[in-house]
Formats: sequence, structure tokens, C-alpha cells
Amino acid sequence: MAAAALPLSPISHQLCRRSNRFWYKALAPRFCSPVSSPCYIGVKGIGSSSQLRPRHPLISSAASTDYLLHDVGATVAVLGGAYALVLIFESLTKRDVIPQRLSRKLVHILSGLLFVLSWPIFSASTEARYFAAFVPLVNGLRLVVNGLSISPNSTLIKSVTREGRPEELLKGPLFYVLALLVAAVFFWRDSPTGMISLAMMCGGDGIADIMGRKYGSYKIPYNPRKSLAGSISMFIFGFCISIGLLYYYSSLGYLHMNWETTFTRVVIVSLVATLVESLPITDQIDDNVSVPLATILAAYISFGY
Ligand SMILES: C/C(=C\COP(=O)(O)O)CCC[C@H](C)CCC[C@H](C)CCCC(C)C
Ligand SMILES: Nc1ccn([C@@H]2O[C@H](COP(=O)(O)OP(=O)(O)O)[C@@H](O)[C@H]2O)c(=O)n1
Repeated sequence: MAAAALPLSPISHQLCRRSNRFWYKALAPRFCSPVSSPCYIGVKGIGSSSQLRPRHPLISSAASTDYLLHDVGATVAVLGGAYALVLIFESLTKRDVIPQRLSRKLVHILSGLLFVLSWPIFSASTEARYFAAFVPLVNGLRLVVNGLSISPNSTLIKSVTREGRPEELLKGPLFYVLALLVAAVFFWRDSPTGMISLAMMCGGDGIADIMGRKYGSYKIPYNPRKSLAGSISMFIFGFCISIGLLYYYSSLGYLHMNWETTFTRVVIVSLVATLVESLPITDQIDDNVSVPLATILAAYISFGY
């Protein structure tokens, strides 16, 4: 059912823009596509003016077909990239080019960041985010199938687990791909929140392990299992990658950042993520849950979308 256009006052326009943008964009994009026009009150609720309109009757089925073929192609390409990435690092580990532990962390860092960087290859369709999210979904299913030893794949297990036990796939790695899926579906490429959460989980948390193990002699007083070097590395690397992603998506026209305030906001969000990661809660909640969740909360409060 198409939404009904009801012009709203400027204040309602702003309220509508900020208060419903999140849920409406994530859950109702199949009914709407971006235009500048009055707010809408429709079956699914209120959507902000710069987001929503019923699918235009003049958008031809040919255009929809083009979008569909474009997104299917992009999905196949990114799925192939994911499979190749794991294979490459498994091969490097097999040939003793790099140690297994470093290989796993590099997969941790590169998988999510390359996934975020791949989002612009998907179409301008409002459904494109779901095609992108299909990639972590397939990899999540792959982790479950292998984690339950239904059909164990030694390449995946060697490249992604600490000790080579299949059931390890059902913890950190599975939470990791679920975080990628959430970022794509609920935030996508026109919100800083999802990309910053992945910058901190993939880049920040990943480098913390590498630098912490190598230079982490000075331990954190409240958590002897983590070190100051690891946390400082997470903050710096996560901040830099976050700014890099925001600049990347701004330069492509998906984001319009106020850079005078953005740096400060990303510093605050990076500090929150680093503090949460340093807490002695790993036995209760995996870093691949606590870090993205804390980052999403901090970034959504800070940026508002
Ligand atoms: C090793 C991984 C997580 C473990 O985290 P932690 O326990 O060390 O904190 C990463 C697992 C990656 C997964 C097997 C593959 C994910 C691929 C991704 C969905 C798409 C990447 C596409 C890109 C173009 C390569
Ligand atoms: N802030 C941090 C994070 C990790 N690390 C080091 O990296 C190792 C693995 O960290 P972790 O338990 O968070 O590993 P993942 O859950 O990220 O795979 C720790 O045992 C520390 O040696 C650190 O020194 N400082």
C-alpha cells in the first residue's frame, strides 16, 4: 500500500526526519526510495522527507531489472572475494609464510573492512543493502554448518579458529559476521554508525590483538589479560579507519559530514569502543558483540543516524 503524502510543519519535518529515519529506512525501504518531499504518514509509520516516497509509477520494470542484475552480480563478486580471502590466508598459513594466529587476525581485520569498502558496488536500489547482507548471511551459515561439524571444512577451521576446534566457529567468528549483517541492513552506506562500528570491531579490535601480543608488557590494571599497548593501538587504528571510511563515503556522495564536529565525535566513539574492549568481560560477552554494540550506541547518540 503506497504511503499517503501529508505535508508537515518544519518542526514536524525535523522530528520526523530524526526520530523515524532509523527504523523506517531499515524496515520499509522496499516501499520507498529517497526524494525531497513532505513527510509521509503511511502504513508503516512516519518517514522523513528526504527518505521516502512510494515507488514512482514511472520507474520502469526495466530499471528494476537492471538494479536486480546489478545487485546479483555484486553479491556474487563479494561472496567470491570472501571465499578467496579465507583461501589465500589458509594457503599462506599452510606454507608457513605467516603464523596461524597472525593469519586469523588479518582475516579478522580484512574481512569486515573489505566488506564495508565493497558497499558502493551495489546498486542505488533501496533493496541493495539486503543483497550486501546476503554475504555475511551465507558466511554465517557456512560457519554454523562447519561449527556443528555437519560438513567440516578444514580450510575455514584452520583460517578462522584459535585452536582448530570446529565449535570455535560458533562464537567469535559467528558474532563477527552477524555484526556485518546488522551494519549493512540497519545502517548501510548513508549512515556513519554502521561503518564506524565495523571499523572498531574489525580494525581496532583486530590490531589490538596483534600489537597487544607483541608490545603489551604493561597490562591494564583492571584487566591483566589486556594491555595498554593493545588498547592504544585499537583507539588509534580504529579512529583512523573510521575517519577513512567516512571520508570514502563522503567523497562518493553517500555521506555529508560536518568535519568540524565529526573528528571530535569519532574520538569519543573510539574511546567508548576501546574502553569497552578493555573491560574484563570477555568470558561473559564476546568482543565481537560488546565492541560493535557499544560503538553503535555511542555513534548513534553522537551522530543521530
Ligand atoms: C577470524 C574472524 C573472526 C574471529 O574474531 P575473533 O574471535 O578473533 O574476535 C573473521 C571471520 C571471517 C569470516 C569467516 C568471513 C567473513 C566474510 C565477510 C562476510 C565478507 C568479506 C567480503 C570481502 C570482499 C572479502
Ligand atoms: N586491548 C588489548 C586487546 C588484546 N590484547 C592481546 O591480544 C590477545 C587476544 O585478545 P582478545 O582476547 O581480545 O582476542 P579476540 O577476542 O579479539 O580474538 C590478548 O590475550 C592480549 O594478549 C591486548 O594486549 N590488549
